[in-house]
Amino acid sequence: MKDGQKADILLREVRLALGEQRFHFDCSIGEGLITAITGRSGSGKSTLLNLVAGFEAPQQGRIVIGGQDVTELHPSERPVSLVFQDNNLFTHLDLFTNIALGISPSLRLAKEDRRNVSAALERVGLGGFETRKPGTLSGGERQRAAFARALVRRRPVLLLDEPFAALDPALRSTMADLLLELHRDDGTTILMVTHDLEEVRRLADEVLFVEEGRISFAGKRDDFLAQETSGAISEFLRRS
Ligand SMILES: Nc1ncnc2c1ncn2[C@@H]1O[C@H](COP(=O)(O)OP(=O)(O)OP(=O)(O)O)[C@@H](O)[C@H]1O
Repeated sequence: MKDGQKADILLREVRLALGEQRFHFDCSIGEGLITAITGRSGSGKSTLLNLVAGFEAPQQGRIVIGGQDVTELHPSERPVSLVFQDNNLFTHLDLFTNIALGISPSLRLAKEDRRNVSAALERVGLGGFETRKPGTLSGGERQRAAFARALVRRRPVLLLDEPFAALDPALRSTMADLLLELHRDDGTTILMVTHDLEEVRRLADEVLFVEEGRISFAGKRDDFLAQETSGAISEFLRRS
């Protein structure tokens, strides 16, 4: 992305070491776009996402979201919501409660909040599932519920870490459609870790390719897919 273009998420000279691994991220992530973070296993994709989410703290550099420096903010104070591969639903709580926790951790809910929970379930195709427990749902339904919980938070940035990795290919494709639909409706900035090239093709506007703790490509999806001559990226494209 060019200088001066409005960027929703900025990582400015962010440096971090975890064990032997060193990371250096300097990038801007466009507002209202779907950006895929991709690369080989162990390259640092989740670490990049975790820095934005606030689960990892940089040793140097700044992280700015929507013009606000969030580097020192706790994850819960950042303008982001998250969906992970294992969806993190509480198994002993019904779906209504699981999703309501996205609005209020103490479950102090106004009438409107209650309506919003049911509306979010409706939007992801789980209308009427309020009293079901996660254990009674299929994998795809659980992941839909995790999306509903992210939706009720109404944060401008949605962070996804391999959200469909545990699903079978048909379900992956359905969930990808759902994500595109939600994105079209809300225009949320989406940052998504995936090692699945098909997901990059279908979902991403922009791509960040991570290699040994650094971003070696940042740009448009089609430009990324055309990188047939560059070593690590072309190998990644061939293998995927
Ligand atoms: N807390 C930690 N302590 C030591 N090393 C770590 C820690 N967290 C991550 N690493 C290492 O940093 C590297 C990058 O990890 P990360 O999880 O970001 O990679 P990834 O690209 O998301 O991988 P995958 O696709 O396999 O999930 C890995 O080699 C990992 O072992």
